[in-house]
Amino acid sequence: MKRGFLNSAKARKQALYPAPLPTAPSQGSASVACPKQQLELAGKPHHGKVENRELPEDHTPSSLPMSDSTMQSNGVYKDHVVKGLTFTTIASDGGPAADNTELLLEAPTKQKIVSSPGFLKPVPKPSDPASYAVRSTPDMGLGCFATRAIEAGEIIFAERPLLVVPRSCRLVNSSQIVARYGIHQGNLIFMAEWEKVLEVVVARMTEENRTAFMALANNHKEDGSGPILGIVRTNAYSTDKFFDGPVRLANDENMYSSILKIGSRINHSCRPNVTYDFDLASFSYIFKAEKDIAAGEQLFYSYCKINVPVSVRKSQLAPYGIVCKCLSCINATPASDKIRMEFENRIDDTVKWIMNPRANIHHALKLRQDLIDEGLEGQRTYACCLYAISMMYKVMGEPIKRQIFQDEFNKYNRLAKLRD
Ligand SMILES: C[S@@+](CC[C@H](N)C(=O)[O-])C[C@H]1O[C@@H](n2cnc3c(N)ncnc32)[C@H](O)[C@@H]1O
Repeated sequence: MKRGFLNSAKARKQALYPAPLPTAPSQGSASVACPKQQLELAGKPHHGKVENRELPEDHTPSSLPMSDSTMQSNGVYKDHVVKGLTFTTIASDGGPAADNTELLLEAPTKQKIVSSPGFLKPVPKPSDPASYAVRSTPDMGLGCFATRAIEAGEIIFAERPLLVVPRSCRLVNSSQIVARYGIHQGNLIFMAEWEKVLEVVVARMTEENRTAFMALANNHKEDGSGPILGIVRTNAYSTDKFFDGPVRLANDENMYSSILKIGSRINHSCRPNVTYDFDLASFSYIFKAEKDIAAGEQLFYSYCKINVPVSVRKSQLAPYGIVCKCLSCINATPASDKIRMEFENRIDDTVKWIMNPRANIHHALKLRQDLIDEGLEGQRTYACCLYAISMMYKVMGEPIKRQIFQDEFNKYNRLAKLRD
């Protein structure tokens, strides 16, 4: 899961609503000048245990009232626009209220979403019977488990998000806040002010969805995040199917965070067996098996990059309070780090190997085994490797072996194509 808040240059310029500011910095305040570096630091929310979480005494929290009178007869609140950002709801006519999504979006982004082709299709249905359940795990809180065997590529479930909010907060005068209060307290103020905004989004939810949202895990209880921001930071998914402006920015600051009722219960592993696509037309996240999953196995998605060494994965997971104990982390070696760092570039090798099968079949079989050992069967390289092996056996006149790898290729190629 990708998460990021408060780190947007644009966010620092753009106000959602004016945070009350002291008129002038007091004598001897922590910082009078505001160098760029300080601003960037100030834009990163705290994580871990933050000892001093007191807001400055002279800071008055903002309030953003929401009137019940804006509710329509179908129980959905009317759009509520504040300084270019729209509090809005996606609800299908006659569809279940549990499928409603509450959003806080830039107005043109909302327009892009609702005018996209086919919008708003029903949420895709997984094959029967249901294949997952949310249950307790011994060491990860709740998790999702397969209740029957699931085939690679199968849709496990699809759902609309409960809530969608900007990945970066949009507050006014953050540089002045930092200038007056310093980075540490400035950050606490940003987090408190953003919480006020999120309160409005959550207040607009149906009671059922709000209950589900507030029951989600919160791993940010000691860093100054409010209860809603904590849940958002713990559970957010992203998508590149919609973002503010014409292009996705390099550090993702114009993207959005989605919180899901079921998807947000999926725990992390560096050996994922689940992947997701976001489908704009149905405005839903579609979760698919990335490999064959046996009944009773836990479903895992990777919150960090999987093509990096264990040390990098560890640092990427630290802000989420996760020390990953998957087999790939526990048994990591320089050799397994190398496999992770190189596997995406080895597709070219698989193509070359087909030209000279007898000399290269052992390379292809070794690559396949390396990917299995690292739990990376869902990756494109795995499908390419299976294709190369089946072609090599064909050229080598070994039809039975060829068929075995062809069948496996068909399964994983279907999956690789699904991910395009
Ligand atoms: C998105 S939630 C996942 C569902 C969560 N376990 C629950 O009870 O709702 C993310 C949180 O689950 C826990 N978690 C996820 N993967 C984990 C892992 N591999 N090891 C330990 N904890 C994990 C962490 O507390 C993390 O912040």
